[in-house]
Amino acid sequence: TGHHWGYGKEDGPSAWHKNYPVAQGNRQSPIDIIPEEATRDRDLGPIFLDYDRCTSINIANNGHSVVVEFVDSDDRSVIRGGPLDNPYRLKQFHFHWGGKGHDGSEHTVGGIGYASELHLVHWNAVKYRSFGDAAEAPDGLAVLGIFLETGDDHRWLHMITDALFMVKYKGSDTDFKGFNPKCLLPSSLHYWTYLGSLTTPPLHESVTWILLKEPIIVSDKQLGMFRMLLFNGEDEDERKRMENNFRPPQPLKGREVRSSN
Ligand SMILES: NS(=O)(=O)c1c2ccccc2cc2ccccc12
Ligand SMILES: [Zn+2]
Repeated sequence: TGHHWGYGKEDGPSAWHKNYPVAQGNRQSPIDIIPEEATRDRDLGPIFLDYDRCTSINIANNGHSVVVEFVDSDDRSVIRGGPLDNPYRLKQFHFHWGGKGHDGSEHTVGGIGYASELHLVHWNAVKYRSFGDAAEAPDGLAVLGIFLETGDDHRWLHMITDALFMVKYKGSDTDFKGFNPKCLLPSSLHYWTYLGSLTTPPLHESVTWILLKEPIIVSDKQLGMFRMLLFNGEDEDERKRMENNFRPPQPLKGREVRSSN
């Protein structure tokens, strides 16, 4: 069902347009952020992350990334403010990363990539009845992007890396309760924002991107744990390490990138 896609030579980002023509659309993500070209917008206020009552459910390997899902049946955990007209409900977060010694972020800053990128996916439940409906609407989704840079161990990331052995194979998942992603935020919530898309098929142009300027620091060892995951299922005979699961930057096509104050 649906079209098979991946990050390999045959099924990777350069081939996605064949089954998903929007891949060549006018608001595709990720992009290269050029800080000196971003517009400082005085009307752009701070973002607020009301995650204190968030309820994580499970952690899963969906064959493209490792995803932590949340209860999104009410407004218990939302992102609001900044460029957003409504609160958007936290639905899941996931990561993108490179191979050993290679960068794996999706967005780049001044042409420079980071080791990894964390995406917190939210949807506009004020205007849309379901996540699926929101995912197809131009103002349906808001993804908070956080860059990961290598250095010292991150004191809380081990909560996630300790669980990765349980979701080694595509299609596996395990309980993951009581995790609050607030522990993965940097000290500053200064951000860039622009209108873009999902960075994976179906590449819907429904995302307001909010990228934090300050990266979080994780160790090479912690990042290496993500590479124990596999793209394939337990029943498949080949074993492809899950790494380099990122789409490269796409054309800006005249879009404005705004900067918080
Ligand atoms: N990289 S991504 O944030 O575009 C993304 C999603 C974005 C919005 C809605 C659902 C998404 C699901 C994803 C699943 C795996 C990887 C990226 C995903
Ligand atoms: Zn993502």
